[in-house]
Amino acid sequence: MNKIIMDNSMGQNTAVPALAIRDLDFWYGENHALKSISLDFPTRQVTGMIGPSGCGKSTLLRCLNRMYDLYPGQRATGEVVFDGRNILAPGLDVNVLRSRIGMVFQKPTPFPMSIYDNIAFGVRLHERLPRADMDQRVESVLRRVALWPEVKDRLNASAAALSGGQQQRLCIARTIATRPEIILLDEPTSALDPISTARIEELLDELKQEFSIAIVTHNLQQAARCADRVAFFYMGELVEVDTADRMFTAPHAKRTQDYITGRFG
Ligand SMILES: Nc1ncnc2c1ncn2[C@@H]1O[C@H](COP(=O)(O)OP(=O)(O)OP(=O)(O)O)[C@@H](O)[C@H]1O
Repeated sequence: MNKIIMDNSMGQNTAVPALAIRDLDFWYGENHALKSISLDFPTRQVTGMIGPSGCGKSTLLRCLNRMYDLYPGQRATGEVVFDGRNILAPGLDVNVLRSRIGMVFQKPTPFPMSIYDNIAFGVRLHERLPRADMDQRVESVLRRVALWPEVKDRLNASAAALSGGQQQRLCIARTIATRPEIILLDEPTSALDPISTARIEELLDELKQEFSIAIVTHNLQQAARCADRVAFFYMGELVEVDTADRMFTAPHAKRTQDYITGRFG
């Protein structure tokens, strides 16, 4: 359990965070997409990120596991401190980083392989497990995402044959199989029906016992239901961050108020 050292009126929870962003700026070529962002992601809490389209939410997530590295012309300055290191600094092994900070995308993206191999593939990149231990890992993460009863008799079948909601739970299982500390989710339910969405939300509630979670969502009710803290972004800036309760009942900034009451967005 983390010790809360202090808490300020803007809701910046200052328990030792799982990840701390300091003065982060990001550019797509000339486009200055993130402007001086400082934000903590508390350990074993869900941090929701909201804001109108184009405000920089997905860009922020892409910074947190160095996804932008793959694209020339994209660059970040500032610090993202994880486990005592600035992960934006050169020389970091991004493959190890991505196993410790996992990402789940908007559209379920299972690999074109079996259900079993979808999970085993990432584990094999980082660990050499005997078959029995791998079987055990696959089963435990599938149980964790409540998919085991639905797939236990067809682990060798293609993951493409699963429903969208099942595929997304498989993607979450794949992410937690490498035992990350942090899970990033970019609108993970926007392609799902309400029942699948509810199951993912329940799952997040369960997973936060073990993992620190950051979720981008356009669904304000989802942010209110799932997040402990919510950060509101507007045109590349972090406008405010607060507990979900305060954010949706008494936001500080007029722009936040306008957004959550549907005056723009
Ligand atoms: N590959 C790219 N090249 C150039 N500009 C980009 C690229 N991706 C995003 N941008 C720009 O960066 C800004 C932030 O985009 P981003 O996708 O992070 O916003 P968002 O808040 O996640 O939006 P949405 O809610 O619509 O997904 C926008 O101005 C967008 O046009």
